[in-house]
Amino acid sequence: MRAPWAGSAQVLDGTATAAAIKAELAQRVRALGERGVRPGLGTILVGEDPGSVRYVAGKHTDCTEVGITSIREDLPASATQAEVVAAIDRLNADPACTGYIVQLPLPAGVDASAVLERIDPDKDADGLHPTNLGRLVLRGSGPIDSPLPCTPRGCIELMTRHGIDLAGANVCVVGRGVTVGRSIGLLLGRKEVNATVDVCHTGTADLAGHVRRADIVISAAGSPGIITAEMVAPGAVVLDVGVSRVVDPDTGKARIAGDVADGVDEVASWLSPNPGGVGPMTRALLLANVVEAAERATGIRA
Ligand SMILES: Nc1nc2c(c(=O)[nH]1)N[C@@H](CN(C=O)c1ccc(C(=O)N[C@@H](CCC(=O)O)C(=O)O)cc1)CN2
Repeated sequence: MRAPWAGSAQVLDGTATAAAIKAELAQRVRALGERGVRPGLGTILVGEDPGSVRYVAGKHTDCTEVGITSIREDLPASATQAEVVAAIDRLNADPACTGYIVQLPLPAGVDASAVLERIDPDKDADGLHPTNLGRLVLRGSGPIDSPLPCTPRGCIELMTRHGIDLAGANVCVVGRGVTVGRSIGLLLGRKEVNATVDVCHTGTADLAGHVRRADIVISAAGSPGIITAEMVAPGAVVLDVGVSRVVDPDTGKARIAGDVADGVDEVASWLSPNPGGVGPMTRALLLANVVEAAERATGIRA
């Protein structure tokens, strides 16, 4: 496949990898159906942020593709904390909804931590409930019988399915947001993965120095072009997770900008495009969490 950039880095193709995962999941959904079980994914979307609207729409399209029921709770941007909590309580009580997510970010004025804590941990399709994050902290090796955060899981699957060995690798994560930076180190540092992780953020004194020492750079800062070619060690693997909306000065149109600057493709060995890299993987691993929860509830999965 030809890379969408001019350099020599190979493409970590999230679109194709996510399609392969969805095909595997569709088979498992059929097996659940033979036992009379149909998984159902719910989404709670508050407001009309165009990015969030598109991501949620994509999640429902994915559900249709793999045979999962999808349930929507769309609330206006003016929704109060009590209205968001009421939507959560409805999905907690709905037997057709076996897992659900609250699309982040929430509008200012809604307390995201309180909202995430209200989710029934057994229906937490994002793996962001404190009980499930706590299990990840407690269980540093061996199987985990609870959902894992989707984007961190997607990053790891994207690399391993392209044959990248993580054992012993020095990984530099840039960003400390709730969906990626704060939990990805917990997954990468598990005994089965065995990577060593450095988490950088806006308070890091020498970001370039940290990035330069890394075999793998995972940037989820949401800061366009923060990772430059000069910072990246030759041959490093680079995952561009950050998403910012910018107006292209040439076309005047809004477009997605990642964290990775032009030219990184000249030094990296592997690079994830953005879009087309980690985004589709996040969606595929969300479906995996839903299917696995249904398998656990049915006794198919230990
Ligand atoms: N509850 C959650 N909220 C958010 C999460 C999350 O994991 N759980 N992560 C991000 C957004 N996100 C998931 O919801 C997400 C981001 C990107 C994509 C995606 O498929 N992107 C496409 C481009 C799509 C487009 O912009 O048209 C790509 O990269 O190719 C899916 C999901 C914040 N919120």
